Amino acid sequence: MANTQKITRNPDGSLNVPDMPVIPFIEGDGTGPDIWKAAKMVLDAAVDAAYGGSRKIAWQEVLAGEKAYEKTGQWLPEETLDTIREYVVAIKGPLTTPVGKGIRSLNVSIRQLLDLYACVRPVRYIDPIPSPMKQPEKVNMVVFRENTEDVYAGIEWEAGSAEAEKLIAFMKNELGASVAAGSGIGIKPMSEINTRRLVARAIAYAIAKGLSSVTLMHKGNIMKFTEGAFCTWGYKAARELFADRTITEAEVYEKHDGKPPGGRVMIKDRIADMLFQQILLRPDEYQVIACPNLNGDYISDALAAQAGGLGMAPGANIGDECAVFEATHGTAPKYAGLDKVNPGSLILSGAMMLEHMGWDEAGAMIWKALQQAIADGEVTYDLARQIEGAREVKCSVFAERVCEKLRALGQQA
Ligand SMILES: NC(=O)C1=CN([C@@H]2O[C@H](COP(=O)(O)OP(=O)(O)OC[C@H]3O[C@@H](n4cnc5c(N)ncnc54)[C@H](OP(=O)(O)O)[C@@H]3O)[C@@H](O)[C@H]2O)C=CC1
Ligand SMILES: O=C(O)CCC(=O)C(=O)O
Ligand SMILES: [Mg+2]
Repeated sequence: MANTQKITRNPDGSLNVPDMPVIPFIEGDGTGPDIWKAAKMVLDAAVDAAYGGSRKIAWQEVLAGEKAYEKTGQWLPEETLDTIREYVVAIKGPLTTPVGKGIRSLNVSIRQLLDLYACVRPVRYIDPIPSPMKQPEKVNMVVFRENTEDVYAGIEWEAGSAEAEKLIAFMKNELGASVAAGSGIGIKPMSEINTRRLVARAIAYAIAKGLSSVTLMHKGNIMKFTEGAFCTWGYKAARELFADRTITEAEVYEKHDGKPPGGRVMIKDRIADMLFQQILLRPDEYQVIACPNLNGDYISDALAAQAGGLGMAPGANIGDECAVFEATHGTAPKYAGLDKVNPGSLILSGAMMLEHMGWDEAGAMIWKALQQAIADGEVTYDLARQIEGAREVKCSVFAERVCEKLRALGQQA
């Protein structure tokens, strides 16, 4: 396409976005091709509706996963990572990770190799999506999940391997720690530097959006020097980096009768298992949740269930150099190639991408058009099985309905 250009970054982290930016995409495995096709159609329609042809995305495919392996013999070619670095913003479908054997997660590798340290997953109820909650409109949270370390570092040894046996002996002989013979061993590294930048991003987001609290989610009573340290380092980051914009929950109750003084973000912490029940019982007490990698993986799917399911759960992986947008869910392999699953999560991840680029009008139109299309009652199987009287349509047909809404919104604008 003529006049296509690269998105570039300014030293302060802001982006220069041309009218025809090149954006790399990874189609994904399993249901990835179906939802990517649908999402691309909707993203193009949204940009067209919002900017009437003066802006357009030039999509550039990059390979990862099964398609990459078939074509290049590599699961994650270096060229893919280089292209994402070069073009600054990218979007991807889900990639398969085998359980208990085989290759390590390519999704996790992409995050680690590009240092996309914040996994940002907003969970917002869209009326009239069905929900198991009595008051789903109270669910409005953003998860900031540390994306580069914790047990996802991938440092582990199989039970019975020479390395595992060596470690078990070392722990017993040198550290006095007893581990059952024949155990598999995994390491859970967590650092102040990575906690600090994640929590800083979560707090900056809460301040920018005028939100009242950031909750540090951890299991620090049991894992004192990893999850417990996450909590300690999180409070420290708030104190050192945002002294005049934050206040701890303890201070709010000691000095301010339970009400944070104007404009301050309250920093609190909750132990992970307890937080899972609180997001069900009193979701409106939580706005931003900052957490280590594994907690974030678990709670993002649980929250998605509260607000329409995995078919409606978008996300972003953000670093200082570049960002890769992707749905919270995986490849849903039993539906691969059936043109069946809900493309909503990837479509909304695309809306987040447009907002990240400063194309807010197009992003906002997508949220609205999606809501309108769902309200019309022609929806994919996951929503159809919950909405009384709804009619099930294919993934591609649902996307076409969203495009129709976008075209109508474009004409009104
Ligand atoms: N970022 C990534 O690329 C991720 C990759 N994965 C990988 O995906 C593979 C499968 O993982 P799995 O644990 O089964 O989880 P998935 O998220 O792929 O799917 C689990 C279930 O969630 C529902 N679901 C998921 N996506 C949608 C959608 N778009 N629309 C409607 N419903 C949806 C379906 O529920 P139902 O059966 O009720 O219809 C599906 O069977 C694994 O290899 C895993 O490692 C997992 C998560 C993230
Ligand atoms: O990489 C994977 O296969 C799974 C990752 C995952 O579940 C997630 O990031 O939410
Ligand atoms: Mg997950």
